[in-house]
Amino acid sequence: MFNAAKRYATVAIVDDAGEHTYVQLLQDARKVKSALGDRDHKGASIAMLVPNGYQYAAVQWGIWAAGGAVVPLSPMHPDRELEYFITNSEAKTLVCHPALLPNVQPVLDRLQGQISVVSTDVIHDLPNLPQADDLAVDDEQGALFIYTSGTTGKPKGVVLTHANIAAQITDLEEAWGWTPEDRLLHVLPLHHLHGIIVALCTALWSGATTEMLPKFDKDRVWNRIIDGPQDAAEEMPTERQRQAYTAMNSLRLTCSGSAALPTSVFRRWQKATGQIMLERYGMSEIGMALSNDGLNPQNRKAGSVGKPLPKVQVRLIDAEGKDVTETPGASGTIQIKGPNVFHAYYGLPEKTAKEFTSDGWFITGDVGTRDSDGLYYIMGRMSVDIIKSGGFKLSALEIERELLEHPNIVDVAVVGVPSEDWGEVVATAVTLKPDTTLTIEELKPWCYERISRYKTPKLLRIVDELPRNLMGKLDKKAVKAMFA
Ligand SMILES: Nc1ncnc2c1ncn2[C@@H]1O[C@H](COP(=O)(O)OP(=O)(O)OP(=O)(O)O)[C@@H](O)[C@H]1O
Repeated sequence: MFNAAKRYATVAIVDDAGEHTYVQLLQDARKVKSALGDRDHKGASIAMLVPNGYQYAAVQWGIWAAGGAVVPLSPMHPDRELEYFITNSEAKTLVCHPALLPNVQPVLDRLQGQISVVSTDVIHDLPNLPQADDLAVDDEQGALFIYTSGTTGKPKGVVLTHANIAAQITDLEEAWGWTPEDRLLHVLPLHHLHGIIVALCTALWSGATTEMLPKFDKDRVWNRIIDGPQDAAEEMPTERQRQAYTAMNSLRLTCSGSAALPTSVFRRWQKATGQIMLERYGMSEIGMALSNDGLNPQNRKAGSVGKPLPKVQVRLIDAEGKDVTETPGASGTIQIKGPNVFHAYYGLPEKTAKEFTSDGWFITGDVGTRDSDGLYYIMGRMSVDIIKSGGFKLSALEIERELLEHPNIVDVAVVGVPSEDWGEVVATAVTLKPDTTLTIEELKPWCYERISRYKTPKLLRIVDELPRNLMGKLDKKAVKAMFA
């Protein structure tokens, strides 16, 4: 990372405070390293709570330069969760922005002196140091903790090494064609894989410029894209839709991931922006594994997550343990091998071992299929999205995709509910457009024209809001509970 940065004398990050060059970023990383005591932290966990912006990158690099593994905390986390991440990762040091200190103060009080705090003020308080280019990392050392969303259990600390991160980044650099000419608009949370690695770190590695907004703000994003960097208008009146189309159409790449991209959204996006959205598949443990064509948009296919990235091996294993990767349409659990695959769940050697096959493949827990063109499709998580009904194995994601085409439905979750006759029956919870209604008697015939009868929901709940976690992912356990 540092070696890549040394090549660029350009702007690395633009945030509300202004422009920051790569040279300054290396200088400021050096200051954070020195504030951490300049001793070698050698893989020790160091937590950071810093808002989205330039200082985030400077602190991340400072911790790496000090030999530490970054435990990124988010201003979105309530203090009990901050405490869980700090204690679970055994972090003894926290780098904190003064404005966010109140978020973590109750935790510091409870931990009573077990954790020392370094303020991000060191970045402007300390003078530039003469030798700022002596930064290096050990490839095989733990670099980053990513806590899983906890949708399938208590969050686990996925530890990625510098080598894992480098493999993930260089794959994306090649497959999506990153260059120093790229300019990334960054609006994602910075405690998850996409925001940290796929977006920020890949951009920095490639010498691109990253514009960071403090958080996702729909109006600010549209204004920025339509008006360019200088001018940010207050409102987007409807007549700007044409301008929006033109501006969005000039972006080099728009991509979607972390959950299934509904076909209806794929189509609406293309209509509104002219962009063919790239959908990719990955997870904390492996980075990105499957991606639609990063260079030729015409090859991207709605509903598919594309093909393996250059360094990633993917296979599909069916219920009998047979490799069905080469059998078009056959479904199997997705298994992954490659230098991108994580090191361990922190402090959980047995859990880590259980997630790998005896021949070293990581078992993702997701089920997928592959077509005769080699494109992969995600059916969902084995634990919650694969519904076993009347001898069929159904994909909740496929049914959700169809239901989202219904004119009254805004948001949808499909789950399997235990049934004596069928094993499980398909049940769906939906939110509706204002002033519309829907009954199961109306939904069924609508479905029969589009999907098989056995995929058609037998149970329907109308709700005001679907249960989602901090990352906006559906909490399927809570959806299931609605039908208990
Ligand atoms: N394009 C996609 N289509 C469908 N599902 C996707 C896609 N991309 C990612 N996913 C889902 O997201 C999961 C990865 O999410 P992440 O690593 O952020 O945490 P999590 O798996 O939600 O957390 P936990 O392990 O605690 O449940 C994948 O295993 C897959 O189920």
